[in-house]
Amino acid sequence: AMVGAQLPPGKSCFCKLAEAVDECACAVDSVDGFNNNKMFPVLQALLQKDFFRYYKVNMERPCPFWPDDRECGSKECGIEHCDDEVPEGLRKPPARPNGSQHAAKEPCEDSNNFDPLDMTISSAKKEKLQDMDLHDENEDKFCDVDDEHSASMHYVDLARNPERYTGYKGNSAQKVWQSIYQENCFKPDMKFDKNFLLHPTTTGLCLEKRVFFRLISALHTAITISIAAHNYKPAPHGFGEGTWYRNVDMFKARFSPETTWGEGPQRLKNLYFVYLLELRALVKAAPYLQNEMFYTGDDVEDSETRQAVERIIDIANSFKDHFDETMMFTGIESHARELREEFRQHFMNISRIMDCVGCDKCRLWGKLQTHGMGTALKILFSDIPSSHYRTPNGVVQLPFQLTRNEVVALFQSLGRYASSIREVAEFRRILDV
Ligand SMILES: Cc1cc2nc3c(=O)[nH]c(=O)nc-3n(C[C@H](O)[C@H](O)[C@H](O)COP(=O)(O)OP(=O)(O)OC[C@H]3O[C@@H](n4cnc5c(N)ncnc54)[C@H](O)[C@@H]3O)c2cc1C
Repeated sequence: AMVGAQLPPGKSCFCKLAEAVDECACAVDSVDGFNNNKMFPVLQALLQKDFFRYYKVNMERPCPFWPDDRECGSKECGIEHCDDEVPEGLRKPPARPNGSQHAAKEPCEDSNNFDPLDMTISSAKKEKLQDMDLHDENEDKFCDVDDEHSASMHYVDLARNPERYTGYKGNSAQKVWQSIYQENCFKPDMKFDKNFLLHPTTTGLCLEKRVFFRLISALHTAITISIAAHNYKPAPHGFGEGTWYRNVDMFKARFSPETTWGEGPQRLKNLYFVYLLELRALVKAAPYLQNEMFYTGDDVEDSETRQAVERIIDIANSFKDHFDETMMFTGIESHARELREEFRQHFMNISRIMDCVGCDKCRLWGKLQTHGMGTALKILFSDIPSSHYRTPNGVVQLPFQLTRNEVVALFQSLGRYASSIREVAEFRRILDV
């Protein structure tokens, strides 16, 4: 449906999504007000805290689906040659070479040498981080991630590596998006017709399949918005520094109905959908999070973090029209279980596809966002009773455990969606004038 038609004359931005989010009991503009005025500012401040800014990730996992063609892992353009920050930088912060080593190399078309992945963390901080992560180990239900204690996992400071334009595009990016969307092809449900012949049917699969599609499309939307909001123009003739700017034309081209066969507004709506899904996961995990120490070893910092999390939970609770996960995986028990399992397997594959992303920074955020979404799905749909209970000494326990990394991924990915919704408002403001 075209949304522009319902707007007052002169206010015809396609990004005014004055409609329900679908599958949810609320309108887009109520999410806008809630997020932009309440949630986003507090969440953004929280994500700067030590507990939340360091994410542990294995950036070296090979792509399990096709021969690795990541530019910055290839011979001509390996991390050591093309990207001036390497994972070893965790142990000894790499010096930024001033060109000589690079000038001799073929420039890497899609690499981000103007904005490389920054893996530096001070050694004091690193020891502290290991301390922070010593607690619970736990298997990830919806994501294929390494054991947090494995040697190939390294900390990345997310605050130093904002998601933005990297120049990653072309075949590799296309192939990754294509395989991600192919994961949406659930096997069709089969039913008997009156002659006892089996036929595929989509009944029963529809909602779950739609939700799955909306999740990946939302990820795509959020990434595109980050790229448009933080776009890069190289300096003329390649001399000197380029400039970062807001690319309104790109936003328009990627989301207006005219240039997307009418799909753009729905793609924007998917962003609101995933935001609501993760918000609901946060509310569901609240009793668990309220028991977390958010330990970093710094008492003042930790207590500030706990207070900020508490505020975020209050804000999330103040939102009335939460996503209702109980409408999913319903129906005959065995069938619902099978469907949930299929959903989980497909989502697991999406998390694996992230290892095929050919640009470090894109891969980092892709992995983090799928991990965050996977954590939300785990909270919402793990095969566990949904109620929490109190132990005799009054401690609230949920029947699930989250690792620090999962908590970080959940909040950081919610942060990405919150920030994208905030950016939509900014683009909308500019496009309206
Ligand atoms: C996981 C991942 C992370 C990335 N991170 C970054 C990054 O941080 N910085 C960066 O500069 N680049 C990043 N990229 C690359 C970026 O997403 C684009 O692929 C690139 O900008 C080229 O864009 P494009 O115009 O070819 O269209 P693409 O964005 O590649 O889209 C390809 C096709 O998918 C369909 N499509 C687009 N959006 C949606 C949607 N929301 N829902 C459903 N279908 C859609 C359209 O048919 C479109 O033509 C990333 C890519 C991947 C796969």
